[in-house]
Amino acid sequence: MACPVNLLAMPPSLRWLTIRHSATITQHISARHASTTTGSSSSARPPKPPPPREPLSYLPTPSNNPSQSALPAPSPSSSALDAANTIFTHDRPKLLFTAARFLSLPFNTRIPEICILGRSNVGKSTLINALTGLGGLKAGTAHGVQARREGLAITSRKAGCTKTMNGYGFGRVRPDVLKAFLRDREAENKALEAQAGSMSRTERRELKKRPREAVPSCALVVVDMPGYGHASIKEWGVEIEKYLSRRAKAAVLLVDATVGLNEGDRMVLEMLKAHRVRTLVILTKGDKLLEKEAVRDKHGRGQKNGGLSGACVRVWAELRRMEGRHSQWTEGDGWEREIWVTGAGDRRNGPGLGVEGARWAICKLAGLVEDGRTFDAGSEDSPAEVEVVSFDDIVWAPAPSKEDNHIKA
Ligand SMILES: Nc1nc2c(ncn2[C@@H]2O[C@H](COP(=O)(O)OP(=O)(O)OP(=O)(O)O)[C@@H](O)[C@H]2O)c(=O)[nH]1
Ligand SMILES: [Mg+2]
Repeated sequence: MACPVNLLAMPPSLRWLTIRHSATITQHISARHASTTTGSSSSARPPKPPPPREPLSYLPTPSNNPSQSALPAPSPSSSALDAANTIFTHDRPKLLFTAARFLSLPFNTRIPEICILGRSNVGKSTLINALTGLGGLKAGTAHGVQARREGLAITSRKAGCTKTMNGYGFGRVRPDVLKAFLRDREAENKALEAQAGSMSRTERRELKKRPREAVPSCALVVVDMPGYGHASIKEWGVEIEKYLSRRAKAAVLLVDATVGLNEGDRMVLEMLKAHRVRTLVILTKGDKLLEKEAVRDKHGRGQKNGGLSGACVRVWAELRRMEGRHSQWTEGDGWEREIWVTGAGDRRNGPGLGVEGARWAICKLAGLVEDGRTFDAGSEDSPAEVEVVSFDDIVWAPAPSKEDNHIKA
């Protein structure tokens, strides 16, 4: 069985996680492989592989560990995963807005908003569809009614498919959020009425036309961004830069697991750092990488570039290099050290590899779920073989508070 990390370099208490992940991945790939190799006769179609419920994420080893590899992180509890699943899949998701310009974005001061960034074709829209449980590969050709059957966001094999900032609403609005909004709205209306008494008719008409924030109708807003192409932020859009500098509090950067970070990603990371946007990295197309690795394994060629673990190590190295010495956008505080892996582009794999984990990670970034996981650094009877620092010390920073997730002033 191929193992993503060196087992001996891990505390015994965490080894089972590696074995569990490897087993899931191997089972997943062999089922997938069977379906592609035996698929020539339509009557002998193999049974669908079981949906890979297992979340897939990695944490860096402590920085004083010379091997600098990645540890598979423990899974959130099934109740935590269910809470995130409910937000994304229980109610029908809504297309809230489509905006080509920053100024046409609707106000949002109440609902946590997460934007999904990444180069063209990395799989932003595909992941959004997979998060909703509406299918990954074949997505919608239109928003709205058709979206129910075909997928929510529009995707394409051709780069440059999404050209506007598209906001989707997930889950039910929290009653306390709604109550506070309505209370404030009432107070605001009263103040406006008092003000209107001393205004001319034209001024009153203008006041009525002024755009106002809509009554909150969901628990989470996810914004699908246009992808950036050939290295130029200018090409990518002044409007998106405005979004990041003036509105974004938290972002998910999607990175193709088979390619890694490119020049465009680095430029975007610089912007996220400059505007102190909390950043989570999710690797997409993990299924492709695992499939390639499975083929290499079959021919006895071993892993190339460290597989998924290697892909994570390279992202951490880049983030640490970028963070620099005096940055306020730091490991665990500006960017999340845990990297999640997804493979959402193929419907034959049920809901997609690691999608449940991605749901949870996004909800956690939005402050909607708590991180109740703990790490066991080994006991006196079974001491960790490579004791570098306590695992308690490498736990990430606490989830942002609810207040942090309102938009920037
Ligand atoms: N195998 C695999 N294919 C994927 C995955 N994610 C996306 N794809 C494929 O990659 C292509 C591009 O996906 P999109 O979701 O349209 O990419 P995007 O990032 O939204 O692209 P733009 O809108 O152009 O910025 C589609 O053909 C998807 O089926 C994945 O996780 N695994
Ligand atoms: Mg897209």
